[in-house]
Amino acid sequence: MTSILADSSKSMKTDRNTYVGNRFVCVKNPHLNSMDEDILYHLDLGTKTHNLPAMFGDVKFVCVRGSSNRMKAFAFIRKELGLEGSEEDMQDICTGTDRYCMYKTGPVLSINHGMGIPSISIMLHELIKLLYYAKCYDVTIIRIGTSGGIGIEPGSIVITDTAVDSFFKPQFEQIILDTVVTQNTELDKELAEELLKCSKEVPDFPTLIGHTMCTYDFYEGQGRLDGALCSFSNEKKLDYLQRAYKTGIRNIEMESSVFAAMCGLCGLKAAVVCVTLLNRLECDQINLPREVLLEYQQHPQKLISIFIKKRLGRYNPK
Ligand SMILES: O=P(O)(O)O[C@@H]1C[C@H](O)[C@@H](CO)O1
Ligand SMILES: O=c1cc[nH]c(=O)[nH]1
Repeated sequence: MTSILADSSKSMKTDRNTYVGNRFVCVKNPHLNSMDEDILYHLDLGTKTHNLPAMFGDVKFVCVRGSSNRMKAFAFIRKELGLEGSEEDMQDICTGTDRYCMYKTGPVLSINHGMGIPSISIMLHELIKLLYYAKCYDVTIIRIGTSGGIGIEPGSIVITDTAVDSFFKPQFEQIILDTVVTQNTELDKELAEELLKCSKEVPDFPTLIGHTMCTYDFYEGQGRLDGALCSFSNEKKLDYLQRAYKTGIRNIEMESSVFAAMCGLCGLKAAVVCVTLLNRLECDQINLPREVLLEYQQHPQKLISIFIKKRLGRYNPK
């Protein structure tokens, strides 16, 4: 297998710089120009069947979340923004497919991405093309998620500065044909700082900026001892997690690296904001009572709601 190694992050940086000053969402695929029609198969949308600029041209914020139910819960942003209609009125835009659900509330688009890198990657390819065909500009995209914390109090929010892989490297390795291509996984620093500032308005839970480790698996891949398979000791697990902590990693999840890489390459300002459900230095199982779990899942949502309202000039602190 050919390998384009970590140094290619330099060339990726060059790619990213191509978009400095260009406020439009970009795609990096010359083949799209010669296509008469583009069917966004997993979203059940298309360039001939739908007027994408009319449907999505005003989108300024995209919130992506794992599960469709949790994403529906974000519909509360409608009320927060003081827009017309009830939550029940919200129609799933992707009705013809059960892969992803999408809702739009004024300038806010919400879509779910399922679990793991392959699932979010498929969604992002089609979402980014959608934003491009819709001629969207100045778009901010945020992954609102859950994660396992390392050395921090459960319920805390981690705003990711850089996603790292299981070797603690700030990169995402994508296999393209038979080549390993390494992509940069830094997120927008200014956006992360802006979100941290917004967190001062919600002092009931700690919020910090840190590195996020993105893995391909929830169990052995995150150093858990409680999967169907486990090939290492508790000592090895703790040694690994403590080394991760020392490098600045504060949480673990399963989507941030490809999210950072793809959004960075396509001119989207991106952030990853995840609540931590447990402290992995203390346990592996998520045994929170249902109501606490639901409450924790609202932490990043509250923060993002304040951020969007501030950006839109609609924030009135109570
Ligand atoms: O959808 P969320 O943000 O909760 O995603 C994290 C990462 C994995 O997809 C999933 C594992 O439980 O949680
Ligand atoms: O420990 C956790 C919790 C949520 N999501 C993860 O990927 N890991």
